[in-house]
Amino acid sequence: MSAIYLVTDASLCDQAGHTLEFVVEAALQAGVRWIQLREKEETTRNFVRKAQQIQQLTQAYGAKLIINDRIDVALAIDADGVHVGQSDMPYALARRLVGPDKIVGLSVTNLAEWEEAEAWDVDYFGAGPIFHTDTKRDITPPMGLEGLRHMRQHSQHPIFAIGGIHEHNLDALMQTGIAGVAVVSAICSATDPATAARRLLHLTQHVQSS
Ligand SMILES: Cc1ncc(COP(=O)(O)OP(=O)(O)O)c(N)n1
Ligand SMILES: Cc1ncsc1CCOP(=O)(O)O
Ligand SMILES: [Mg+2]
Repeated sequence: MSAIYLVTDASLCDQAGHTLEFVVEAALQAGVRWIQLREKEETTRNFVRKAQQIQQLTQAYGAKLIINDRIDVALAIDADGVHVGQSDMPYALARRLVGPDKIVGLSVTNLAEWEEAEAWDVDYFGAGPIFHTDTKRDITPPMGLEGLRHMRQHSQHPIFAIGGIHEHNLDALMQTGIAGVAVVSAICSATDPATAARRLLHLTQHVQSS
């Protein structure tokens, strides 16, 4: 499974002159196999419609479609899973709602949150922000590489790092042995999202973990 996880931001795509569908398909063509649809401003009706359109693409490429925050939308379209954070539906309730066969990802922003959740049956942790990012507004202080390394060494679960991740810092992150990295602006804001995704994927390969 690809180590790059695209988390979408429709307004960043728009600012770069792309539609959301174009960016998602470009990432899929490049080999990305994890897509999270993250819509903070859409009406429920539009979110569902968009999710169904994106699902046609993810299914065509054999990729996972994860819905951000909205368990109702994920259930309505039978998505592959949901991603919840510390201010969203509590993890145990999200799991109960979607059932054992769906993917549930949980954000952890510091080691205390990770310690609390480590014994839970999460499918993966989204750990971050690792570095500074302008993409998300309501953000906690960066966890940094050391926090990520500690988590990786003591966690039984796959970890996707997120926050401020671009070509120049990807190698150091992958060397910690994490499952992969989740990116927003590195692909959504790229002039050529397919090339950006291909370069990121290339950098995740042949990394020696420490
Ligand atoms: C893979 C991944 N990791 C972390 C997040 C952040 O989730 P959350 O803290 O709930 O913030 P929002 O994305 O909902 O603003 C994520 N979405 N994906
Ligand atoms: C959704 C989210 N959660 C923690 S940081 C972040 C935004 C990451 O965006 P970028 O990859 O552009 O830094
Ligand atoms: Mg959330």
